[in-house]
Amino acid sequence: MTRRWPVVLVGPMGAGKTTVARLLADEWGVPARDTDHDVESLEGRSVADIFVDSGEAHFRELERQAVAAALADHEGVLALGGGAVLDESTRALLADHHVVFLRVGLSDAVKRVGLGSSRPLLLGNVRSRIKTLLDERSAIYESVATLVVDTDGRTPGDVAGEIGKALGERA
Ligand SMILES: Nc1ncnc2c1ncn2[C@@H]1O[C@H](COP(=O)(O)OP(=O)(O)OP(=O)(O)O)[C@@H](O)[C@H]1O
Ligand SMILES: O=C(O)C1=C[C@@H](O)[C@@H](O)[C@H](O)C1
Ligand SMILES: [Mg+2]
Repeated sequence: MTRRWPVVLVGPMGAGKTTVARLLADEWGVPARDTDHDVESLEGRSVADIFVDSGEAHFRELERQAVAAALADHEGVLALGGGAVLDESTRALLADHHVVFLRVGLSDAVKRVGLGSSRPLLLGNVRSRIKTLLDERSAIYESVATLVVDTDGRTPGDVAGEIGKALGERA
């Protein structure tokens, strides 16, 4: 049976998971949580620093644990890191939840993430890195989603509003 909480947001970098999670949580009067932030506070260092100092595989293990903990006890809206769905055990846990895939196309994603270096997987040519990640992952996001919401050309408020309408009575 689908659990009421947490309602989970997935999607690539720049989809707006962190931003929309906060808006939706405010709308519903519940807390928002973000697994990237959970990993950072547990470790006392940024995601970028974990990638550089300990490697992606170590980050993925920390992320897997953070996601499992949040899925077990967060009564609110949960934004996952963009790559969290790559883990098979995470995908299995998601089967019990409302999972919203925030879909974004290449050009809006590039505009939103900008050229900052806080996203380690985008170092180098941001556009080409995002294209590769979208090509590799779109089918995975779709496979775990119970609702898909297009975000291109829309404000975070519009996106949160659509999710609120779709899930308001079910969440
Ligand atoms: N629908 C939108 N329209 C325009 N800008 C947006 C939209 N959603 C988010 N943004 C902006 O895009 C940037 C990235 O958004 P956000 O950090 O929420 O993405 P994310 O999906 O959490 O990415 P990551 O996987 O890297 O954590 C932020 O500056 C945010 O304000
Ligand atoms: O898409 C990804 O693999 C990532 C997305 C971010 O949320 C962070 O979890 C990290 O930068 C990796
Ligand atoms: Mg985020």
